[in-house]
Amino acid sequence: MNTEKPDIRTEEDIKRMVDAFYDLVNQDDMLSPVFNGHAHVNWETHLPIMYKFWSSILLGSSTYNGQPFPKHAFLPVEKGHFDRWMELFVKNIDDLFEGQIAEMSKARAINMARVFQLKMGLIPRGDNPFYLVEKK
Ligand code: HEM
Repeated sequence: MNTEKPDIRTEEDIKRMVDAFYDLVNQDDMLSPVFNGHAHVNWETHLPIMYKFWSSILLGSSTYNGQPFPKHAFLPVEKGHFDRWMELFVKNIDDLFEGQIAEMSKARAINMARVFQLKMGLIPRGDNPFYLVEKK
């Protein structure tokens, strides 16, 4: 049996990754109320933005030109929401993909989640100048 998973290489892969991730988010008791209850996210418009965001980061397409942080600054979330978001993100990538770009997607997501949490005052800044680099 061939159990090899592909890496993230095409726009189709990005779409598959994003769609599957937000399926998990929508089924999640902690995150779904934030997206669907509080923010009333319109998925028809949000998902294409996320395709552009991830394809710009992972495939270098330069199609995303938004500013992610302001959309998060006043969300009713705690560190636990970010921990869950990351848990689902990593699970989704590991379920579907394998390879360098798959690894990069997790590293970039972890770094951005940490930057958001620092800006929101949800985690302490600490003294280590390398705080943005996640150690295993
Ligand atoms: C607790 C975790 C998170 C929650 C609850 C959350 C929730 C949201 C919500 C409600 C929106 C607005 C959607 C809309 O405009 O309808 C959004 C947008 C977005 N989020 Fe998150 N998010 C989280 C973490 C993250 C992380 C870690 C990243 C980056 C890796 C990220 C990237 C984005 C981007 C790129 C957008 C689109 C911004 C734009 O409109 O240009 N989010 N998120």
